[in-house]
Amino acid sequence: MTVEVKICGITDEDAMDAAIEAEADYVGLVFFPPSPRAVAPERAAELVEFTPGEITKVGLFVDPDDALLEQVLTKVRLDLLQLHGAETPERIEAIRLEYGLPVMKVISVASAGDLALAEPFLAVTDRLLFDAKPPKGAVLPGGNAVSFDWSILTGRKWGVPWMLAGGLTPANVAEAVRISGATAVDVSSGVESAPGVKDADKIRAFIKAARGG
Ligand SMILES: O=C(O)c1ccccc1NCC(=O)[C@H](O)[C@H](O)COP(=O)(O)O
Repeated sequence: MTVEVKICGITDEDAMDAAIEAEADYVGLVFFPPSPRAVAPERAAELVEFTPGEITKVGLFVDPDDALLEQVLTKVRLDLLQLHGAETPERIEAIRLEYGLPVMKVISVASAGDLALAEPFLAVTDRLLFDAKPPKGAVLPGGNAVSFDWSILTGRKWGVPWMLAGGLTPANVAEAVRISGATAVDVSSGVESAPGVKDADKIRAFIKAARGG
């Protein structure tokens, strides 16, 4: 089975072009100002303007209020909302209803017990993203280049599609897919040369490795 790939935190045309040319399935744009990968809505609109329709454009938000969602969604053509904060199932239902876009809820995982945190969301989210819990004191709730034990996902079924994230790199993604059984993976730090600076060669290498070289 082909593994789907999301390249998250794109901030410039070089990275977007590399993701498109290497046939990424998803590209992610961060709408969380403290992040070194954050983009203003106007910039995000420019970046997605010529992105092929078959690539899913993902907006990453952390506990967004309606004002932010409106500000972004009136300007940027997005296909999927990644919710990376402490959003409740009720808030997710309200966002889906109000904005008519599918949602991918992020579940932060440090150990097997954290997987149960996904259960309340199964009825309201279109997808799940299992990401590593941020280290103590981290400023960002994701994008920290931290991994978790992929084997806790082995054989698990969720009833909705899911992605694996957290500390993936061109060197470890094939192993992560093999162990976890993921059919979709998400990367940010692992394809950067510095926080917020994507590296086109690493993007190409990651996508190739995720799909078995
Ligand atoms: O990337 C950020 O700056 C960020 C900020 C706030 C919430 C989430 C953020 N990133 C999430 C991701 O890029 C991915 O979904 C995932 O966490 C993978 O990150 P990484 O470990 O850097 O590959």
